[in-house]
Amino acid sequence: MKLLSLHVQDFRNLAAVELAPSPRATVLLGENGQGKTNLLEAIYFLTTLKPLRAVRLAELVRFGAEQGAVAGDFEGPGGVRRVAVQVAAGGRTATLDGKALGSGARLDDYFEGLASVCFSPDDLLLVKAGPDGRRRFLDRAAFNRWPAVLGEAREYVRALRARNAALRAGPAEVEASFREPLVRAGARILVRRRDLVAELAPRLQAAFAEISGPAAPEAHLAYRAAGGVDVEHPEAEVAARLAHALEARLERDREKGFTSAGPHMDDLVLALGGKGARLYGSQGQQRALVLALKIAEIENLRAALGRPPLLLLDDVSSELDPAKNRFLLGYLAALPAQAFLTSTDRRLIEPAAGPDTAFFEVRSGVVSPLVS
Ligand SMILES: Nc1ncnc2c1ncn2[C@@H]1O[C@H](COP(=O)(O)OP(=O)(O)OP(=O)(O)O)[C@@H](O)[C@H]1O
Repeated sequence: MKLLSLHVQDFRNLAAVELAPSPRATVLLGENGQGKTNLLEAIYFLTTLKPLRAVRLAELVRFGAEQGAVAGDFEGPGGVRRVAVQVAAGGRTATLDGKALGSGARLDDYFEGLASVCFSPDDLLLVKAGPDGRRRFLDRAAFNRWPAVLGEAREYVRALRARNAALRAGPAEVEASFREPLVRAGARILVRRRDLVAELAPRLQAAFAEISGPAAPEAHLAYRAAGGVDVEHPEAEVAARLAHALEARLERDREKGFTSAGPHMDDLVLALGGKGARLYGSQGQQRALVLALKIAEIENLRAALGRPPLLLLDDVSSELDPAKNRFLLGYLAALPAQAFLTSTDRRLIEPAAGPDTAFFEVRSGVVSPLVS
């Protein structure tokens, strides 16, 4: 699926942008704070219906405007489709070829071929920082792999909120009645994440070895479920084990007023040579692991979808050491993907540029083509 044209209105500081991207690399250059990331965020929002940064939807609307909008024409095997999303304080509405999702257009059709992977400097902390970021990575990657995860995750969050409220206030029967939907939705997510980790682990190992050389320790990826829930079973058994963990923690959870087992408490374990990379990896190794994890996701989607996802790289080159930057840009140059890259410094991106690279300047929310 190729993005042929992008239309952005009143999204962050972008008042009105019309852009015809390259089928390969589109480079957005500009000083700090001009709107480069906002443009990536617009594309990410359009293709995933989720904000890139954890924000309230109202923050996406340009100051002083009532609503923002992003639309794109995508060319795929079935022809050109227009996907569009409008956002206002009250929420977002998405359309496919003018038909609203839910009434006229199906979610699956909207996301058909729309996977996009973003890589930003924040991701470089994925190994080092707390489990929230790793869960977010897993959820976004699982959604890219299986778009139905969007609805499944919502169902889980709803069930979790309801059970937490019941833990705090309700009598025992009320809590029990909320536990069953939580277990069902939770087991679904556990199985999705388990399957995803199984797909990513060998790809991560291979990419890390390529980045770090033959002398480097072996990289491992594993899923760690809170409460010791063993996820290596069929879904019904995983659900039974999650239910058991919740039962065992009921008294404690009631005292604390929240559910202490389930996918919202789990973590992704990254190890090097059998030792936790978070505690024992050097800064360089941790960054190489993150790079390998992103490449693993891209390669996995490429294998599953039959083509690479849309890539959004937000100023990553300035944060990587020269060797890793060379590796990343070499990888990108060889990948038949459509990519958007931002930078304050054209020279950092130049090694990835080919004859069909399009350069744009972003200044105060205005995007203009640059003659190369
Ligand atoms: N809702 C909004 N309405 C208008 N402007 C906004 C809104 N949200 C953020 N901005 C502005 O967008 C600008 C930041 O844009 P962005 O994050 O895209 O910068 P950037 O070009 O990627 O810079 P850097 O190179 O520093 O990452 C800031 O000036 C901020 O005030």
